[in-house]
Amino acid sequence: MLKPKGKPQAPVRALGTMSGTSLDGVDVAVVESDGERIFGFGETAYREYTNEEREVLRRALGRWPGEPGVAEAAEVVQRAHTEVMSRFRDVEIAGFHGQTLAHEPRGRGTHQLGDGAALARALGLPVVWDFRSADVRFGGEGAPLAPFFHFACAKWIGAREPLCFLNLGGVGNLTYVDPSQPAPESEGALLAFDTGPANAPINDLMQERRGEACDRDGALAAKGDVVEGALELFLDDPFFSRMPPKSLDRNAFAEMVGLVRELSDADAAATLTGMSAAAVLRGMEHCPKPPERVLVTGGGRKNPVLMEMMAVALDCPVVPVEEAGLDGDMLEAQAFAHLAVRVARGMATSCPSTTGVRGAIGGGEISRGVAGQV
Ligand SMILES: Nc1ncnc2c1ncn2[C@@H]1O[C@H](COP(=O)(O)OP(=O)(O)OP(=O)(O)O)[C@@H](O)[C@H]1O
Ligand SMILES: CC(=O)N[C@H]1[C@@H]2OC[C@@H](O2)[C@@H](O)[C@@H]1O[C@H](C)C(=O)O
Repeated sequence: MLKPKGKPQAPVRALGTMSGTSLDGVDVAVVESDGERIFGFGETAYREYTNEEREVLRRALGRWPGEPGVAEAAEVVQRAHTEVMSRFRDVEIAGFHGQTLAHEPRGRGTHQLGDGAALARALGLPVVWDFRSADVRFGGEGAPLAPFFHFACAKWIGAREPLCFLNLGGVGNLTYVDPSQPAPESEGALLAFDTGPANAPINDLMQERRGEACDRDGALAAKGDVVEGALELFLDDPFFSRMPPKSLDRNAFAEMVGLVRELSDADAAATLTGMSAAAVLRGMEHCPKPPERVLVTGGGRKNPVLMEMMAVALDCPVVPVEEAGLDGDMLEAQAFAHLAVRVARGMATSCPSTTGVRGAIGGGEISRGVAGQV
């Protein structure tokens, strides 16, 4: 049951999960949170999908409930999450993001695979899930949702000046945070949106040309040159002139690889990397004030070519979140732990400046595996 607003509530140990767009595996992390503040970070775990499982998920991408292949993919998601989450002890609640298969906030909605009620029964824990649907129903983009956690992270690291969190996964998303504001839903506290494709097109190219999962350490891009003509064509896409908040489906820019089809492998890799960097730089133009630094999370922070392309164009440091003492591999899983506590306590998880939703709302459904209060 929710407790009356305004009274400080004790922090709880919450478990959060993320199965991201790159389909590599499930990240799980513990956060001690009272929904407003972070009190500490706990254990983490990673459960990689097997090649067979990944193929099942890949075949279901872009599909909606009841469509072919979705039930099989749901079994994979459920099994992998139950397996890795059951390793954790002494947690009071879990935030289960699931696997996004399709995302059309202005069309058919948003589809995250995973049954939170079944997971709650299997784990004997209250599970918060389906975080995005309510936001979409209320006029929002349904993404990004990590910004309310980024606000808490900014306070946790003691930031005093505006800063940005940049997640470079399959898709990129940026959160501008003004830590001088009292709460994430306060006017001017946050601005968030997806920047554009990040690693997904680079991975697709590497798969197609070299049979490799990614351009490890940007090694191939480092040998090539960015082809300006292709870059300009890419930036002409109407997505980049849309005002934030805005969000993207993983495959929204799948045709990008076509823009580099005629190029050598190295030039194609360099150009797609340049496009991901340019998308971020375009997005940064929306920041209300210049950020004091950009803290980068997600796999893209491990690509030195991508990091350098952004750093040379910006007037502030662009560094992995580790420089601020955070964990760039687990930040999204941690976000859904913190958000789960917010949902359980009746607090908002998105607001007009993060998703374009009509008013600050708390998304997410709670399934109680056992009776209990959080
Ligand atoms: N050493 C590296 N060099 C280059 N790229 C890397 C490296 N390590 C990871 N990556 C890239 O990061 C990707 C994984 O990033 P991440 O785990 O943040 O994605 P995700 O969480 O699945 O995506 P999203 O945040 O969009 O849901 C890989 O697919 C790869 O493209
Ligand atoms: C619909 C969906 O699952 N979107 C993801 C995806 O991955 C990155 C980007 O696109 C972001 O918008 C979001 O995830 C992060 C965790 C978020 O909601 O903040």
